[in-house]
Amino acid sequence: MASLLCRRVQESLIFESNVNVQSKEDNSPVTVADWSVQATVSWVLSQAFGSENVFIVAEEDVETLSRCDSVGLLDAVAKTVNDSLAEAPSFGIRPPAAPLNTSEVLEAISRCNSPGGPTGRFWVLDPVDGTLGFVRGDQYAIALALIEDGEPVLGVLGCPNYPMKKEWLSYQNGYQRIVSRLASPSSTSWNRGCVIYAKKASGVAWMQPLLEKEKKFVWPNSAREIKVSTIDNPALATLCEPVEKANSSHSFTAGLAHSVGLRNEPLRVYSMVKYAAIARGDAEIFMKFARAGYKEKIWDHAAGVVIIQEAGGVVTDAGGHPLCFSRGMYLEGLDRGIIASSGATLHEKIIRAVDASWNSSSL
Ligand SMILES: Nc1ncnc2c1ncn2[C@@H]1O[C@H](COP(=O)(O)OS(=O)(=O)O)[C@@H](OP(=O)(O)O)[C@H]1O
Ligand SMILES: [Mg+2]
Ligand SMILES: [Mg+2]
Ligand SMILES: [Mg+2]
Repeated sequence: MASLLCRRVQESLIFESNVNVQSKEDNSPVTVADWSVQATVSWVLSQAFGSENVFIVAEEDVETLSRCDSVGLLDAVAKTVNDSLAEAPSFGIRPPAAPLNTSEVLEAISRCNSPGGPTGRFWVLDPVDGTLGFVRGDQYAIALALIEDGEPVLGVLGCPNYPMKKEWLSYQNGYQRIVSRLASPSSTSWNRGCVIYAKKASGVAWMQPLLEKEKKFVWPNSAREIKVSTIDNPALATLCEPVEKANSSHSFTAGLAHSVGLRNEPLRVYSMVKYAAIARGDAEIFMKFARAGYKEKIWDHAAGVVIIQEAGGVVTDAGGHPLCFSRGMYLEGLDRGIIASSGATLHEKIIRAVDASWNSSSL
């Protein structure tokens, strides 16, 4: 539901330019889609489990939305949420008895105020991860994870623009070109978009295409198992990393890649689609080395970690330690950066290379 919601908002943003993009305090973008997905997921989880049993750590808050100059924005969010909830029966979910009013929408968003922590069960939601990619008509993801006693036990990534063929991930002109290709007669078999999910310790990760059949959504349908790549020779491996230099040092990873013997061009993709790409075998290594002082948030990683691990891959910090989801909204204690790989051989090579080049880096 969230994937289809985002797809509609992105289409109206790109083709009708009628979606308001706001800037948060850190200058990062936020849109109707971010708040609408957060409200919808929060509402559906509360209905399913009872609001007293649901604790959610999520990215967005209601400050900007509740400002008196945001009335139009809040109305747009409420409409987007209600349009999405109206589709709930197609997914086997009971819709609300009446459309949610704006205060119910605000309440659903602000209910996502769990501090997280080491005990009990909470959900972690990034309603739109890669909002920059989203507003640029490119890749983004909806990321939901369930954490139990500090460990991610379930991960779901909605990837509405993730093409079923790897080659499409590195397309140059973004969404416009994808859509024109979609409209061509030869493209009917080309599914755009999927939902990828895994349960901890199940040993499998799944990919479900996002399908619309005669306007009726088919769910569940043909989920298939995904596995990481079997490539363990660095010369054949592909590195996946953030698009924005501001989010991860491209020069540091380029030096590392060279020292390990990687030869392919890096695959730069917005959002946790990078985790999906490793889990699906479209790339072998993912690295993110943020600038010193930036603290990674748990919602940017939790869902992707379970999915990669169950697909057969490895995710650690640069010290080789598991990421820590039990100390609140940040990945506290993270050693330098995040490394995910399709297997232990590549992983160890990368970790050794980080150690060798770290002191001479300017990070
Ligand atoms: N300075 C800085 N350094 C590192 N990371 C940052 C920084 N600022 C923001 N963020 C977070 O990065 C999320 C997007 O990360 P990506 O890996 O998708 O980056 S990129 O868009 O491909 O460049 C992005 O997630 P969303 O806000 O959900 O889009 C942010 O949580
Ligand atoms: Mg994010
Ligand atoms: Mg986000
Ligand atoms: Mg954001």
